Amino acid sequence: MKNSFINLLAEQYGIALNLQQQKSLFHKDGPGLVLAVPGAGKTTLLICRTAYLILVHNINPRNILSVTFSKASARDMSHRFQQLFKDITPQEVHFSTIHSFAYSVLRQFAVKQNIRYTFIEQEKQSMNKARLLKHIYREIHQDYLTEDKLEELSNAISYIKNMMISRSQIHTTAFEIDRLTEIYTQYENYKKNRFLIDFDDMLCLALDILQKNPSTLDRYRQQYPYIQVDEAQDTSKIQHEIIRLLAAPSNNLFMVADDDQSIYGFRGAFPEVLLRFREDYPTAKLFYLEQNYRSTQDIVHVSNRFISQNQHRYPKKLFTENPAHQPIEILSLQDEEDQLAYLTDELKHILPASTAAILYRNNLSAVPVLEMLDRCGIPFCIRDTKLHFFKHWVVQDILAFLDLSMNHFDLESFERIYYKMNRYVTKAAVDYVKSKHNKQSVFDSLIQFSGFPSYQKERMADLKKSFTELAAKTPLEALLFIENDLNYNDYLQINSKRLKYSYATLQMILSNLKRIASHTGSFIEFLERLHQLPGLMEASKQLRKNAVYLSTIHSAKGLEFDHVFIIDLVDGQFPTASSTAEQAAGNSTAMEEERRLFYVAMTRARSNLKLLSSSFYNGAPVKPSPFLKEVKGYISLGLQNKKGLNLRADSSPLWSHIVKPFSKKKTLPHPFFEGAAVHHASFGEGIIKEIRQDVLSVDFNKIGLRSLSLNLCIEKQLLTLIQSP
Ligand SMILES: Nc1ncnc2c1ncn2[C@@H]1O[C@H](COP(=O)(O)OP(=O)(O)OP(=O)(O)O)[C@@H](O)[C@H]1O
Repeated sequence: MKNSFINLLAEQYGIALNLQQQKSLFHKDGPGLVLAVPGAGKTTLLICRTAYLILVHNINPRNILSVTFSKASARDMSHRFQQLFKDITPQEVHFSTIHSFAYSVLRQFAVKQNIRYTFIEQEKQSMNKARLLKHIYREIHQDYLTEDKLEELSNAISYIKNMMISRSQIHTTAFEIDRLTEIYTQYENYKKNRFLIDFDDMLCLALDILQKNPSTLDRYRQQYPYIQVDEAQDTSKIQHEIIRLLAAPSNNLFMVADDDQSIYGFRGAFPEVLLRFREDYPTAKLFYLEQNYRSTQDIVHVSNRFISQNQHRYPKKLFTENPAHQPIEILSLQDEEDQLAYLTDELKHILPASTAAILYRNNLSAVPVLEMLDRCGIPFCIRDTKLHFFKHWVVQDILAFLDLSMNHFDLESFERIYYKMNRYVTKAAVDYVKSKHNKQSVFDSLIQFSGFPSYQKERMADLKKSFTELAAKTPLEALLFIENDLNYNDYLQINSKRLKYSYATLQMILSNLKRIASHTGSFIEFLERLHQLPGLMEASKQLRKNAVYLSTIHSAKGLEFDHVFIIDLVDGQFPTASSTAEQAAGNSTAMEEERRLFYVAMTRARSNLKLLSSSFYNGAPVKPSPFLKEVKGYISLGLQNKKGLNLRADSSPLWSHIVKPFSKKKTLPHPFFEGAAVHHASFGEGIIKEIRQDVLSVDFNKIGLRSLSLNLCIEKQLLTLIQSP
C-alpha cells in the first residue's frame, strides 16, 4: 500500500519524495515531530500526507484538522492541495490558521450562550483598538502615544496573551512601557464589559471554553482524531496548549517545524515546546527533512555552518544536491549612498525584476531604497504595511520647522517645536504669543514679550533671523540647519532616553529625511515627495509581476527568490545593539533569535546572495556586522574543501572576488580630479578629496565629508567643476 502510494505520487503527480520525506509521511498514529531545514518541502510533505490519510487510510477529510500559523501559509497549502489532489475526494479539505479554528470554537459557544462578540480591531468601531489604547495611554500618562509606540504596546499585549502571562506577572516582562499592567487592565476591562474581543482573545476564550466544557472538548476531539500543524516553530504557548488539549488522549499529532526559523519570539512564539516534545510525549517519533531543494550548494553550506553556532536547537545536517552556482558575495561599501547606487546598478541587469528581493532587519531601511527605486524607474513591491516613518513625530517636527519658516504666523507649528530648540522660551511667553495670534508673527510677539530681559529679546530677534534664513535654503541645507543651528539634534540626543527611543533610530529617521531632501530642489518639492512616497508604497502592494520585492526579513519568511540582497549589515543594526549587550551580560536568547533571522534571510536565496555593509552609517563610522566576518570564514572553508587547498581567506585570489568593493566598478569618462573644487546640486560646494574608481569623496563646506557614486553624479549631472586648485 505504502509503496503504491509513493509510486502514484511519482507517476501521477510528479512528486518524487525522498526517503526522509517518505518516512515521515507514513507516520499515522501517535505523536510525530518533523524537523525540517529551509526549502526541504515541509508544505509538500503535509499536503502529500493529507492525501495519504485520505486515500490509503480512508480517513474522512472532515476528521483532519490541518492548521498553520499565518493566513498566507494556510492559503498556500490549500491552493497547492487543490492543484494536485482536488480529484481524490468529493469532500472539502480544509487548511486553516489556529486563530480561525479558535474562532469557530468561540462562535459556536457564543451562539449557544446568546452572546454577540465584536472585533475591536475593526476600523469601523467608534472605539477601535488603536483609539482605545491611545485613549488609555493618554489618561494614564498625560501624554500622546505615537504610532510606533502604539505598535510596541499592541505587541506587548499580544505577547502577554500568547505567553499566558498572568496580570500579576506582567511587571516581570522586559517591555519598556511604563505602567503596562495598568494599561493592560484598563484595556481588558473596557472590552470585557462590552463583549469586544481582539485577535488574541479568540485564543484565550477558545482555550477557556475547551478547558471548562468537557462535552464541547469531547465533541472536537471526536471530530478531529488527526491533527497536523505546519510552521510549528511559530506557534505560541497558548496555541500549543489548545492543540495539546485537542489532541489528547490519542495524541495523533503530527507537527512540522524548523526550530531554526523561529523568529517571532517578540510576539510570543514558543519553540521550547519543540525542544521538549519528547518529554511531553515520550512515545513521540522524531523525523528529519534535511535536503534543501531551493538553494545552491554555496548558500546551503554557509547557512548550515552559520546556524550550527546556536546552542538551543535540534542539530540538523542541511544539505542539497543542487549544483554550486557562485559564492555568496560580501560587499563592503562606503556608505548608504554607495549601497543605493550599487543596488540600482545591479537591479538594472536582473530580469525579470521579480526574481530579486531586497531584505532588511529594520523596516526604516526601506525608505531610502524605495525612494531611490522610484527615482530610477525600477518597479518595486513592498509588503510591509507598518512603516510609520512618514507619520513619525520626528518627521512631523521637521515639517513644523519648515512650515514655521514659511509662515511666521503658524502658531500650531510654533507650539510643536518651540521647546525643541534650546531657546529658553517660557510658558508665559508662549501664552503671550497665543494672545497675539493673527495680529503679529510669533517671532514679533516673542521679541515684544515684556517678561523677557533684553538679552533674551535679542535672542528672539536672532531666532526670527534664523527662521527667515531657513526659508531661503534648499531642503537639504534646511534640514542640516534645523539639526545643527537650531539645536534639534541636541534635543533628540538629550531626550531620546526619556522618550524611550534609541538615539540611533531617531538619527536614522533624520538621515532618511535628508536623503529624500537631497533629491529635491525646493520645500514644495520636498513636501510633495514626502506626500507622494506613502501613496507609491501603498500602490506597490498590487505590483508583483516584474517588480523588485522589498521586505523585512520577518515578512519574507516562506518566500524564495533567485537574487537576494541583504542590506544595512552593520554592527548594532544586525545583530541589534541590545542583543549584543544581552549576550555580553551572559544571556544569549536574543542573539540566537538574531542568528535565526539572518539564517532565514540567507535561505530565501536560490542562487545569488549578496550581503551588503558599509563603513559609514547615518553619517558615523561603523563596523560591519559580526555575522559577515563569520560568513566570510565559512565561505573560505567551503572554497578550501572544493579546491582541496589550504588557502588563507584574505590572501587567496579566490577570496578577492568574494569581497568585491563597489569601487571596483568601471567609471564613465569625467573631468574630476583630487583637489578640484566642485558644486553638487544638493550638497553645495566642496573639494574632492579622493577618487577611487566609482567612489568620490568630497569634503563639502556645509555637510563635511561625503562619499558619492561618481557614475551617478555624471549620469544625473549632479556635479560640476568650479575651478582648478
Ligand atoms: N522530493 C522533492 N523533490 C523535488 N522537489 C521538491 C521535493 N520536495 C519539495 N520540493 C520542492 O522544494 C521547494 C521547497 O518546498 P516547500 O516550499 O514545501 O519548502 P518549505 O520546507 O516549506 O520551505 P521554507 O520553510 O524554507 O519556506 C518547492 O519548490 C518544492 O516543490
